[in-house]
Amino acid sequence: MDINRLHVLSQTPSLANHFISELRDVTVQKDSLRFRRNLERLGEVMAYKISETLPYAPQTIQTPLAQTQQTLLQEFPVLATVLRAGLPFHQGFLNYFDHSTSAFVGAYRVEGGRKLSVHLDYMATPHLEDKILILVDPMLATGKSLVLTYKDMLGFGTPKRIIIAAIIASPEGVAHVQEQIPEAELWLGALDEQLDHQSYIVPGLGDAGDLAFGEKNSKVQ
Ligand SMILES: O=P(O)(O)OC[C@H]1O[C@H](OP(=O)(O)OP(=O)(O)O)[C@H](O)[C@@H]1O
Ligand SMILES: O=c1cc[nH]c(=O)[nH]1
Ligand SMILES: [Mg+2]
Repeated sequence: MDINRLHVLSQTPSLANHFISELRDVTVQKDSLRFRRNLERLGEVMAYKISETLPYAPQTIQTPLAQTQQTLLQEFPVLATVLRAGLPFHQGFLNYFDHSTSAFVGAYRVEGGRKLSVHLDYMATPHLEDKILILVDPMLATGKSLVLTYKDMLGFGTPKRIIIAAIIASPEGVAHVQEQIPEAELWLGALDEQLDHQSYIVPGLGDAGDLAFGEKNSKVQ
């Protein structure tokens, strides 16, 4: 993949690093309201950074006093996210891309250590043909959730541009996405060291879905 397709926010010192540090910090992350709000704040920061790369065109605006030319987004991207942990991050994107439509996907990782599999069981999406698609999920671990999600979404049309936004990624996950979706542009908060034997990102932050919404119980049979 072209290096210009990989952007890592933490490589440029900014407030984003504070939000990421709070997500990681084992004491601060116990405050689930703050955890969700930090996911959302990073969604807002990333939406703004990505907005600088989208196409704009001049438009005439009528103020109460006169007409003025403004340079405005030509089109709003479709925002897609993976449940559950994606929800607060997605909200941050939607706060800024307020005219966007949204897609939601239900996907979950099934225990299997380094060979885990991902099950996808719900999808609601607008048409994607010729759209700019931003796929947002805070964690890019093995990359299987995002790759499976994107491949399934192609059944609803082929986007003209695909941007993947994640807050914390592993090198293995990035490599999997680059191999399976070479056309994707990747925006990351931080690129971490590795995956552990259960395919959690190290140093990472733990389980983003559980920290945001509480621990999952196994299904009652
Ligand atoms: O790159 P991968 O190895 O596929 O892992 C990443 C996935 O893990 C998390 O979801 P999880 O399956 O924990 O579900 P949850 O959000 O409901 O907790 C996260 O939100 C991603 O969707
Ligand atoms: O480290 C990880 C990997 C997948 N999902 C998470 O929430 N955390
Ligand atoms: Mg989880």
